[in-house]
Amino acid sequence: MLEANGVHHGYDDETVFEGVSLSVDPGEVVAIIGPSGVGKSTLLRLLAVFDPPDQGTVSFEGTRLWETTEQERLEHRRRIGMVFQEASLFDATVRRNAAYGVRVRQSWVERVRHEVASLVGKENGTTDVLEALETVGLRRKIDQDAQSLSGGEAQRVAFARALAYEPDVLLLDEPTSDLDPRNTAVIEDAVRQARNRGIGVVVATHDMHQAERVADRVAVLLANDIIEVGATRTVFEDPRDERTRKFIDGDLIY
Ligand SMILES: Nc1ncnc2c1ncn2[C@@H]1O[C@H](COP(=O)(O)OP(=O)(O)OP(=O)(O)O)[C@@H](O)[C@H]1O
Repeated sequence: MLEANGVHHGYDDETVFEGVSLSVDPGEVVAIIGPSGVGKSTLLRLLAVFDPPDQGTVSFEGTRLWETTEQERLEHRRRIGMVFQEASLFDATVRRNAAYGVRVRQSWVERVRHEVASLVGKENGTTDVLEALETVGLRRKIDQDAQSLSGGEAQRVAFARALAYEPDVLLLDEPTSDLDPRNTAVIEDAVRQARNRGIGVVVATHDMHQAERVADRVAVLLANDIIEVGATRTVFEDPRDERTRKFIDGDLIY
């Protein structure tokens, strides 16, 4: 569904990766693992259509996104949700924060209708928003000010926002890097639920155990390239590339 093909990318004179290819299909979770600074976030930004690759293509259902009109690119971009490493919530209730993505996706007519309904108290949030908050276990906090949430809760609201948006593809950049085991488990469970609803998920993580727990396929990004991509079990138990084994065993100095 979403695919990077032979992409090169760098900043100024520094090459981050060359000739990298990665795809995600509906209802699968793909993990990108690799050491810090190797380019996991950069690859996600290319898949999110934030930045064009220096070379190569990024396609959504076969359409090469940087060869279309800006309008067409925006339409495709709207079907992709992204959760960044740090939750960026604004000063409003949990409900309004979680609903933000839905508003972005709606037409202005739908937006006005929902705004009016919520102002006259006839609506506590769309079903999507309620469901998304339920999925991350925060429905009971719907009226709490987002600024008063704990870090873990804030990250869960950011995740709910991405879910409520009903994306076809969800891109997650280190979604649990600062979270305790309980919050991590909630997010990982929400990832599985997203997959079960047919969403294609790409998660960048330096936590190999997380990749092992949630991913159907794993891509190993090392030294400017994806050196190996395959079924999670195969990559962890019988990797093709010796560097993958060393990386997984913690023996690769990078
Ligand atoms: N906007 C930018 N300008 C210049 N260099 C950048 C920029 N963004 C990233 N880089 C560099 O590109 C390289 C890859 O960074 P990136 O954030 O993609 O890695 P990462 O694998 O996601 O790292 P981490 O796991 O620490 O988040 C790094 O050397 C980084 O310093």
